[in-house]
Amino acid sequence: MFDDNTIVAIATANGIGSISIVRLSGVNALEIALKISKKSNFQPRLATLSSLYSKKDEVIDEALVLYFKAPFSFTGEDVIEFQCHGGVAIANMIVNETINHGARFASPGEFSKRAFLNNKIDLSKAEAISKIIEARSVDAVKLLARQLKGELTSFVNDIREDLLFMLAYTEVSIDYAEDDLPSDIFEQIKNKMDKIIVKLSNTLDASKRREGMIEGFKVAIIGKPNVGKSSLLNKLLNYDRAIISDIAGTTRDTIEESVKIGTHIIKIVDTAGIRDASDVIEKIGIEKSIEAINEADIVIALFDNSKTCDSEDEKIIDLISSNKEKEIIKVLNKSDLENSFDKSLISDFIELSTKQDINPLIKNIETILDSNTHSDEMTLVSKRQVSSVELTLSHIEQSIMPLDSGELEFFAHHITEALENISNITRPYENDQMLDVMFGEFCLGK
Ligand SMILES: Nc1nc2c(c(=O)[nH]1)N(C=O)[C@@H](CNc1ccc(C(=O)N[C@@H](CCC(=O)O)C(=O)O)cc1)CN2
Ligand SMILES: Nc1nc2c(ncn2[C@@H]2O[C@H](COP(=O)(O)OP(=O)(O)OP(=O)(O)O)[C@@H](O)[C@H]2O)c(=O)[nH]1
Ligand SMILES: [Mg+2]
Repeated sequence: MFDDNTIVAIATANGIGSISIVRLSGVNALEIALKISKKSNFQPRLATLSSLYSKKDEVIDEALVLYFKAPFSFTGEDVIEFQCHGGVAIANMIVNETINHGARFASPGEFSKRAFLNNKIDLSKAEAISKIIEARSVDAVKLLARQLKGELTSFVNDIREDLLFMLAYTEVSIDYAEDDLPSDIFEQIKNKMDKIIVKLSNTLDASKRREGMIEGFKVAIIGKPNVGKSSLLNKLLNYDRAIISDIAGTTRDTIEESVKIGTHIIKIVDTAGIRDASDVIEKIGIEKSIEAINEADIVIALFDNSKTCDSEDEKIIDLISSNKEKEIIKVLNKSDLENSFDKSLISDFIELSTKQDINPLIKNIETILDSNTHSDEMTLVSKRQVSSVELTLSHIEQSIMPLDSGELEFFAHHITEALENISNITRPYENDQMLDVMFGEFCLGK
């Protein structure tokens, strides 16, 4: 499973910058660096300015060389960093030189994978590293930095400890007579169990609410044709992105754009107006609108305040009132014109005009996003983590009945499963395949 080749990659972004870093990790890292630099030694953790040479003895660059001696490095192996002049040419020449001396290209995530296998980081930290690079908002970085520092690791360890306590109970109660056990052991277990269930459920809830934090929350604008959805999109973006016209059915496909609201980066989706259309293309557009609602964290339902509410508006009202999971913001647009919409049909709406000020709506969106993000609750940051917690919770719930009825083998079975599932977040028991999938998603050089 584990190969001990020395691996190499450019760790910095591909492009023009003042410095690039080439990272080398493995048993031959030092030897290769010494050959390229013609030095006799590097002192660990000291930056050494050094010329680097090609096999033909041509100077490649004047670079800083850093040596991290195993096991005190990011990967736990000998690591060399060449901090060279920027751009892609020099860094690639250095990479080629290390390959000439026996290194091989690292695959995406391979440095982090080695760090994991050498017990330098657990999976939750590896995931935080991979996501923090892609994070697009301050809030997302803050959340991931907490995970990088080990918050999720401790969360998992606490739960593991409780589950191990429960397993130990089943072991001793098989070996010892009931009288020898503490009289309140059953209550203790019940108590721990209740607490874990609350803890895991809260974490799942909080994580669902914050799902959009890393990739950006999605806000979908829906409504019947011609109510001003594209006008609202343009106004939120502050430029004319979508075509606007007084012809119903102008927008036929969904349009997605990013914009910053407060400290949040969100994706706004403008949709085709929802109505009973006969046109094939328009029908597809409408299906996509419904899909956009399903994928959104927040739905802005738009109505035309200058018209009376018709059956098409009622369809939208039905659609949103049957959806209890999403945050829905109801907006009566075109309020600059004479108001004709029957307001008793909807509650908690915002009246505005895309021709005027839409700040009340922006504030409303910001408040929802703030409440979804600002809190100290433990948050999971990947589908992998969420499904591990869901499975853990399910097994703990399934262990209650056998515990009550004294079927301790069944109880122990479910607790063991719960233990395995919660451990998947940090350090899985059997892991080969999962590790390949997970680290394969990393960017190169990590
Ligand atoms: N130049 C450079 N900057 C970088 C990194 C890097 O690898 N190189 N990092 C890469 O992600 C991040 C920093 N993370 C790191 C984590 C651990 C170790 C490390 O050498 N750990 C050793 C020694 C610890 C110590 O001396 O305190 C260890 O854990 O044993 C290095 C970087 C961000 N900045
Ligand atoms: N008076 C007034 N007109 C508006 C307002 N918002 C949009 N309009 C007009 O309403 C018409 C339709 O606007 P769009 O933004 O294209 O509407 P839409 O909901 O995207 O329409 P479809 O893409 O066809 O579903 C255009 O003529 C806009 O100028 C508003 O607040 N007040
Ligand atoms: Mg439109």
